Amino acid sequence: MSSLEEPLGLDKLPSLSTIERIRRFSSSACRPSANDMGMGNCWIEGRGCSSSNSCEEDYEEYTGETFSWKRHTRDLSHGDSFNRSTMSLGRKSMVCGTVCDSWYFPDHQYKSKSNDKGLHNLRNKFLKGIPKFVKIVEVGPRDGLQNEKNTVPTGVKIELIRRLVSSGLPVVEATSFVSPKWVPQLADARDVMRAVQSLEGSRLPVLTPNLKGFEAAVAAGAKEVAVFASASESFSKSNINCSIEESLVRYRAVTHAAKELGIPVRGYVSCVVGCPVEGAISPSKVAYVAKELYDMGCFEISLGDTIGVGTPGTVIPMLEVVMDVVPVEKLAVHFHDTYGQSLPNILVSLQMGISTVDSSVAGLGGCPYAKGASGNVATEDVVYMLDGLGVKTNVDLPKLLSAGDFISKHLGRPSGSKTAVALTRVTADASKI
Ligand SMILES: CC(C)(COP(=O)([O-])OP(=O)([O-])OC[C@H]1O[C@@H](n2cnc3c(N)ncnc32)[C@H](O)[C@@H]1OP(=O)([O-])[O-])[C@@H](O)C(=O)NCCC(=O)NCCSC(=O)C[C@@](C)(O)CC(=O)[O-]
Repeated sequence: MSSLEEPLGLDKLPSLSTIERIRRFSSSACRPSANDMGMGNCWIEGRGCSSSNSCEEDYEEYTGETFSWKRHTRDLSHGDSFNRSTMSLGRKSMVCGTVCDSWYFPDHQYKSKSNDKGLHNLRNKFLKGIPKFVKIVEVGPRDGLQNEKNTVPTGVKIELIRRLVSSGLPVVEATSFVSPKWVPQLADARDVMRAVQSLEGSRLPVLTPNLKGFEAAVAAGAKEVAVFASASESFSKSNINCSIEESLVRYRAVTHAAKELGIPVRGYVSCVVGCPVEGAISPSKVAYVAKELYDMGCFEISLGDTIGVGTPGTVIPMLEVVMDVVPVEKLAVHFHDTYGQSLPNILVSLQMGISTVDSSVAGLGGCPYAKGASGNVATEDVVYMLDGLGVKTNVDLPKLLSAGDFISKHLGRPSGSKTAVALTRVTADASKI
């Protein structure tokens, strides 16, 4: 049994047909909302939140709800396998009653709330401080694709971005205006940006390593950019061919130019836990670079574990030191999943008050200048975990899965998201019925 199946209890349900299993996970979209049930309130969106972004006081309310990822009847237009299988399930569900009721099987719903008072108190204790809303910054089209050996056609990149935007992701990093000699995969940045600039619903930042990149990005229609420094001297040299201090001088020029045009600049710090050349990186180096970027005007600082070596044991002390110099609400975390530590690292980051998480659809990713760096944490897995915690993201998981399916098929390999693999298996089983 895979650990992914465990919380869903699939293996413990020998008498349950697959279609019934699917219904157990059915969505807030298809099951009656609290409004439909005459409660005058709806799940998450309608709850009475306090002004803080902490779940503490609302936790009971969240976890009392059924797990809600699947919106079987939505967005069936793309014709990919994920939506085809959910569509056939949707038809079968009709025989059970009305569209909504057919998905609502009180006996078979997964509930994350335990009635055990002791357990409930423990949950409040350990998940105290988790934000109510997490902003996911999707980096798949940029960080995800930059390392791909074979050139991904511009049209595929554009379609991927379009699908990601339509899944409700608030930020989709579209591409990089870097030297095509250094990152040939993103040599079509101008064409990609021009094609997506008018998409509505998501912010579409792009990476800019210098003024040349910034100017090209703005000319192509970018309305938000990101600069990327490193906490490791060696990585700075290999990634952007300059020292940390030289990079900060360049980024001051970029943030200055951006300010004149009213363009927001995000700042990345890479190698926040370890560097492929230097090994462990001290938190004080990370804090130094993060503060420099913040002071020069970056509205948000994303802390990147570029080679994915961090564990909660190294991430917590790093965050503690950085939080002393940059306000926690201005920080984001960016984990690569080399050692499978991304989700625990994200969880502790949330517990420490961070509410912005970078991730990449289908777990795409890796840095061409960081040997051994694997894919980013998969967005689908992050959304699944946050959904389970009752944390709002506004992301429509089926649409996100469809975007992941689209790009994985194009790349000719299975998705790097465990959630996508598990759910595709469930829907494939069901379609055989
Ligand atoms: C920074 C440079 C440009 C320095 O590259 P360089 O070779 O030192 O720069 P240069 O000024 O000598 O220029 C060399 C050539 O590049 C051109 N050039 C110069 N700038 C640009 C530009 N913006 N756009 C297009 N072309 C550019 C420039 O015009 C010239 O062209 P030539 O005269 O030879 O024909 C190069 O090293 C570079 O592009 N590096 C980017 C590498 C990269 O994208 N790495 C992946 C980023 S991922 C990351 O950093 C981690 C992150 C953010 O994901 C977080 C995490 O995972 O932890």
